[in-house]
Amino acid sequence: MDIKTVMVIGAGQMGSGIAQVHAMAGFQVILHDLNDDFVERGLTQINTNLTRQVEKEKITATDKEEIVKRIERSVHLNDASKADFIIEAAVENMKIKQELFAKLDELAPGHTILATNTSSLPITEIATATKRPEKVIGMHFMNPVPVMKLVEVIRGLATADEVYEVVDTLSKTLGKTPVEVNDFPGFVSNRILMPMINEAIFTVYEGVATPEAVDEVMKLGMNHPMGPLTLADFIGLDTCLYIMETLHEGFGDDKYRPCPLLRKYVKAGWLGKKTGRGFYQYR
Ligand SMILES: CC(=O)CC(=O)SCCNC(=O)CCNC(=O)[C@H](O)C(C)(C)COP(=O)(O)OP(=O)(O)OC[C@H]1O[C@@H](n2cnc3c(N)ncnc32)[C@H](O)[C@@H]1OP(=O)(O)O
Ligand SMILES: NC(=O)C1=CN([C@@H]2O[C@H](COP(=O)(O)OP(=O)(O)OC[C@H]3O[C@@H](n4cnc5c(N)ncnc54)[C@H](OP(=O)(O)O)[C@@H]3O)[C@@H](O)[C@H]2O)C=CC1
Repeated sequence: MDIKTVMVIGAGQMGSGIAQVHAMAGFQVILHDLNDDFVERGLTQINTNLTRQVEKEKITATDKEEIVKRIERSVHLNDASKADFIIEAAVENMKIKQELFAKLDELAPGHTILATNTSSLPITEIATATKRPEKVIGMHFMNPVPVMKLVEVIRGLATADEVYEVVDTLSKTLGKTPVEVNDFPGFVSNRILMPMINEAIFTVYEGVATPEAVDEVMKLGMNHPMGPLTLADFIGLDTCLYIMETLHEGFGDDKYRPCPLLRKYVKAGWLGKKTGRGFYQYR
C-alpha cells in the first residue's frame, strides 16, 4: 500500500510526537485537534524538538523548515478524506475513541487504515464502531515518541494480515522496532508497567516513603532512567488512572485496583507535568 498522507488525531504529547516522526520520515501529515490552540500547542512542541536537533547539528535548519512545511493544521475531521493512514491519539476513553472511529469511517476513503495509539483499550471493541474492522489496528508508540524505539502493534480480532504488514513496514520506515502482541487489556507494555507505577503510588499513600525516595530507589537500585513517580507525572496521571481502570475492569481482578491517591490527584486536576503539578511541581 502506498501511503502519502498520514492524519494524526489529537495534538497532545503523543499526537505531536507521532506527527513529528512521520513528517521527519517524509510523509505529508495532517495534525488534527478540537481547536486551533491545541493544534498550535502541538506544533510548538514539534518546533522545540526540531530546534534542539538543529542546535545539536543532527539536522540542518533547512531540514527543519521542510519537516514543518509537511505538517498541515486541521480542526475539521472531514480532512480525513485526504488521508491514506490515520492514527488516533486522543484521550484514553472508549466512548470518545468509538465516536471518533465511527466518524472517521464515514469520512475517510475506503482504502484508509484506521490505527489507534491507545495505551490499553481493546482494539476489537474500538473497531466495532466502524464498518471496516479489518482495517483497524493498534499502533502503540512510547513517550517521548521521537526517542523511544518501540511500537507495540496490536491486531484486533478482525484485523487483516495485509493491514498488519503495512503497520509493521511503516514502523520500520519511521526507524522504530515493531513488536506484535495480542489484544488484551493493557497489551504487554502497560500490563507490566502500570501496576508497578500504581504500587509506587501505594507506597507513598501508605507512608512507606516519599516520592523522592521511591524514585531514587528505582533509579539507583534498578537502573530505571526515571523513577516510577516521575514517569507517572511524565505520562499523565489521568492516562495512568484510565489504564489502571481498563486493567481492573478488563481482568476483573482487584490486584489492578487504582490507588486512591491516584484518583485524588486526578480529581484535583494534578495530572503531572502537563498541568504543572502531580507528584512533583513543575512551575
Ligand atoms: C503510557 C504508555 O502507554 C506507554 C509509554 O509511553 S510508557 C513511557 C515509556 N517511556 C519511558 O519509560 C521513558 C523513560 N525515560 C527515559 O527513557 C529518559 O529519561 C528520556 C529518554 C525521556 C530522557 O533521557 P535522558 O538521557 O534523561 O535525557 P536527555 O539526555 O536530555 O535526553 C536524551 C535524548 O532524548 C531527547 N529527549 C528527551 N526528552 C524528550 C522529549 N520529551 N521529546 C523529544 N525528545 C526528547 C533529548 O533531546 C536527547 O536527544 P539526543 O540523544 O538526540 O541528544
Ligand atoms: N502519555 C503517554 O505516555 C502515552 C499515551 N498514550 C495514549 O495516547 C493517547 C493520547 O495521550 P496523550 O497525548 O498523553 O494525551 P494528551 O492529553 O496530551 O493529548 C490528547 C489530545 O487529544 C485531544 N482530544 C480529546 N478528545 C478529542 C477528540 N474528540 N478529537 C480530537 N482531539 C481530541 C485533547 O484535547 P483536550 O486537551 O481538549 O482534551 C488533547 O489535545 C491516549 O490514548 C493515551 O492513552 C500512548 C502511549 C504513551
